[in-house]
Amino acid sequence: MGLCHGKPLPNPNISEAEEGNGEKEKEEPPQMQIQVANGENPNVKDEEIGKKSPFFPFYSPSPAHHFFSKKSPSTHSSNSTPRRFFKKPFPPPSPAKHIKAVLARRHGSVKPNEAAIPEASETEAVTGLDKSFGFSKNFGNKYELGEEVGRGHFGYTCKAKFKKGELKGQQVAVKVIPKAKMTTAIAIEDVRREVKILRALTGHNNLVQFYDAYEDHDNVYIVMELCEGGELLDRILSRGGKYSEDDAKAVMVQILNVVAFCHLQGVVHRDLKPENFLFTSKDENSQMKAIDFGLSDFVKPDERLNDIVGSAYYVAPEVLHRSYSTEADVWSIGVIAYILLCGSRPFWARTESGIFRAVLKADPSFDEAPWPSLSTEAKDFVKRLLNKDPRKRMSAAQALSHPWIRNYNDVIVPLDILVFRLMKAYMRSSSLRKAALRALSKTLTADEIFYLKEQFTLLEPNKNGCISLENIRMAIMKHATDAMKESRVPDFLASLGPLQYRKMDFEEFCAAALSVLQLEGSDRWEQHARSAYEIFEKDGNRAIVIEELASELGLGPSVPVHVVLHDWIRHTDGKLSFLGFAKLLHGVSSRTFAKVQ
Ligand SMILES: Nc1ncnc2c1ncn2[C@@H]1O[C@H](COP(=O)(O)OP(=O)(O)OP(=O)(O)O)[C@@H](O)[C@H]1O
Ligand SMILES: [Ca+2]
Ligand SMILES: [Ca+2]
Repeated sequence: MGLCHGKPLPNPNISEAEEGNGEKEKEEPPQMQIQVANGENPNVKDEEIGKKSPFFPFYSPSPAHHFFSKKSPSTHSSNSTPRRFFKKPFPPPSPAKHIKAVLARRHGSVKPNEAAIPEASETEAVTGLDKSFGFSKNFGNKYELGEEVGRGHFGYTCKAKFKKGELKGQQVAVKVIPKAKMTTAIAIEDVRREVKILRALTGHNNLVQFYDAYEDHDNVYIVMELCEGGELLDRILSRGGKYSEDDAKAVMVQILNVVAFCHLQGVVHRDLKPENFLFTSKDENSQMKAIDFGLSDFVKPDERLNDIVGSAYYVAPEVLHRSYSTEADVWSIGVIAYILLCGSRPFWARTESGIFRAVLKADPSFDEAPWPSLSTEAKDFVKRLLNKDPRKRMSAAQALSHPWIRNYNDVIVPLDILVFRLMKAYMRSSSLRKAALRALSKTLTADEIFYLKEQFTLLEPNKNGCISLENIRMAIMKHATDAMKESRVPDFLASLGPLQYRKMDFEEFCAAALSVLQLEGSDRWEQHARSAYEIFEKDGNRAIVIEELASELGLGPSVPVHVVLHDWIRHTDGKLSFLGFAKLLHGVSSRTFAKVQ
């Protein structure tokens, strides 16, 4: 591999000089050989790209352990998570730390050695912040705090017991977030949102049960179910890294279930990593629960978020480009899936910006052991989660419909918000594009149809096998929580307005809810498009003059249509050429052409 020259990153605002996360980064050589796609220089420095290590390569200790050895802001012992302090031969700490920009934004400037917890004197200087949350004030009356069970950048979690009443003696977990650490308005807002999201989403089987939130002068207390089985991370470590495919499926199904649910509610977690999934008991087959919605946010179905949030190893490329939505979580799940199946991280470097470069440019290896011995479906599954283009990446609900996982025990495919986004684009398309999509939908494979069938069934079609806007409204309401109000999911239905006056059968639904971009990302795209064009030729293609095509496409007068659409039409008979057909499938607008010119 040739020498790479570190180009500035697109956005993260972090220079090499700032790197280090407070530690001398002297890890063992990284274990992932970063592959170079198409012979391209991945822009990752040579010294950051390692050779194979004989050691188990995945290690991620407590995210902020280095400052727990300092004076703790709490009265609890500072070394409460000793299980992660592994001796050699494991590399020294290489945790899934939060991206430094996150910490800087939330806590003001961050010194290299102190990621998040400022000294008390520092915080007292911060005035004018309203740190009242409106939570109940009687935490101390109701609960008795016990031993600490875990820690993160933002809080520490303790066992606690109900002091009295019917539930006397029953154990819970309490995440204590010191107000002293909330040194910016953003940090306060994050805690407010963490509680709001937990309150709204609680009830899902794979999401930690939330009980209540309290506050006093010093702390916010988030009371929730106690998960006694430890973190997924620890189970990965104790197994020496690798999971069998079936064991990985058991984990993946639970992660995808809860994440698909969050996405339908319009919540993006933004910090999915093995540290943030807990087992309810020590049992091998214990249920897993998502925790830590501290970086989560509401996102409207059409909205893009732009703040760089998450933990470096798990962050999606589009997050670094500052334009993302729920697909970013699916990328993180892809990273987890990759780790489960092979024991190594797909994107590795010694420095934060090195990791970012790998995420943006490098293709993870699927050539080295154990990948050649894993099933084709498993590899396809992971690759589709780790597609760098979020529009081509599977959604969480689609991942649950993937052949690798869909027959595993009792997988239930949940309603997918993506279907409504695609339907909206379809409803706004010209009749010619609808015909093209219909032709394409006839070329779908049984696997692709499987997902669409599941989605259609969830919309509960009427006796004639048709759906209307009312069916969609009912299906969404059936799964609605308070989070949907915040993310405006019901408002989005208005964009499907035309369905108020007509119904849609399964055939049309397939045309409306298929994703051209996802199909384009598959190996079989050329084949799909060619056979779709043949179908379109028989039933849909017609002679069309350029002006009419331009108006069908909704192109404005500023577009020189004779120039840009010249090759779209076959000159022998005035019908759409293959190129025109393929372009039309993508959907175009005056803006597309404005960009081209
Ligand atoms: N309900 C629970 N039951 C048992 N342990 C828990 C529970 N919730 C959290 N923990 C433990 O406490 C740790 C810290 O919790 P959490 O991840 O919510 O804190 P945080 O400060 O937001 O962390 P981070 O640095 O990842 O943002 C977890 O990794 C876990 O080990
Ligand atoms: Ca956490
Ligand atoms: Ca957190």
